Amino acid sequence: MTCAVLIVAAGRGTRAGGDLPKQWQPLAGRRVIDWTVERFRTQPDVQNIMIALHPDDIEAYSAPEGVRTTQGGASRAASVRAGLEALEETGCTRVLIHDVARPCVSAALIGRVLGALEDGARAAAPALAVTDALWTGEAGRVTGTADRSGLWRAQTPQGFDFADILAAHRAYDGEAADDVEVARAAGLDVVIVPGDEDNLKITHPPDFARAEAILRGKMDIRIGSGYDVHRFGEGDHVMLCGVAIPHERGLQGHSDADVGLHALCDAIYGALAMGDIGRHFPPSEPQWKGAESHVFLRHAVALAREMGFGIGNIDITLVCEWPKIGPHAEAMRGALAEITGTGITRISVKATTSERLGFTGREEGIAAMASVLLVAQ
Ligand SMILES: Nc1ccn([C@@H]2O[C@H](COP(=O)(O)OP(=O)(O)OP(=O)(O)O)[C@@H](O)[C@H]2O)c(=O)n1
Ligand SMILES: C[C@](O)(CO)[C@H](O)COP(=O)(O)O
Repeated sequence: MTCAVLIVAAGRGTRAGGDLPKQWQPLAGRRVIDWTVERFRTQPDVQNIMIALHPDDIEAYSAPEGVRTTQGGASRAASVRAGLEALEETGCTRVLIHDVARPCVSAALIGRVLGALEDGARAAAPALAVTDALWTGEAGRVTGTADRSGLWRAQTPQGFDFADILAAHRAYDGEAADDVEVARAAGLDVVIVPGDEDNLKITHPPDFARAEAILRGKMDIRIGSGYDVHRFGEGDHVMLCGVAIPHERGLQGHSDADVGLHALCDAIYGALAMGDIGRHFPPSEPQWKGAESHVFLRHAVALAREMGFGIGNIDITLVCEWPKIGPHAEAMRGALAEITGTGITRISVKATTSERLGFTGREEGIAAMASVLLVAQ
């Protein structure tokens, strides 16, 4: 048994607003379509993914590996028909048909539909029983209460025996709310499996924020903290958060002793559970002598990217009596933004004295603390 997926994405999203059709609009760091496609690309039970696109969009879309596109039609049913025709040559025996506008679909829900097909159903679809009271209304006034028993809210993906649903679509004329309607018109029996409140269809403008909250809630996020100290010695400047600040003394260290960048590197390595700066750049190795610390930070950021994470935000606190940090904080934020490739509004650099207490109070050295949030991309 081989299972294909057909994602219908040829609509214009007129109700969703915005300058672009909803599938091309940004959502939690990607486009809506990217989330939806990724949900199925990571499904081990799926062999072919076909996307039905509007003719205006086909050239501009660069499909990820293993994903093919075809031209959709003027209605949802026409787009499904076109997609099924394009899939026929793959020889798939089952197909899941899904709206591009449902980017929050879970692996568990997909599994329930596939499970019903595996158990022998020739058609299965997710739905939620209607739980709110249902009214009729006119001119802003309630005119009655309707019976909600036996009513369901239909979702996708809807799963079918491939030959059955292709034949059903070929025999169907006109518009249909979904493929279950087409299947039933052909006499197919459709099994209902439990839907998921999170599997919303982006239809109106506020749905983007709801979908974003759902996706961000499901995201892998990592928090990391770092701490570093360097003592004062001979010199005429200190390097702090990538900025050279004139000072009557310098900071001592194997590298340029940028205590702020070192604390941030440790925060990133910590969030990744990948040790600390000393593990990646051992002080025993002469090649790092006098090294500029942005090299270390670029390495930490690249490692995070390789492991699938981007930076959500950075917060650094420097602890010293002198130099005063305030006049340099903006330059430091700028340097951190450049080195890490993070928007400056997500970067904070602040400072405190330790009220002349301890080694920072005695001006023997500078301490730095850093926190970072890494977000799976
Ligand atoms: N000619 C069409 C119309 C709709 N769809 C797809 O069918 C799904 C459900 O339709 P809907 O939410 O109504 O999307 P749109 O038609 O894009 O939205 P609107 O009705 O607001 O214009 C969407 O994934 C949409 O891209 C399609 O592939 N081809
Ligand atoms: C297929 C569907 O998602 C099931 O709920 C829905 O019918 C398609 O969207 P539309 O708003 O009805 O076009």
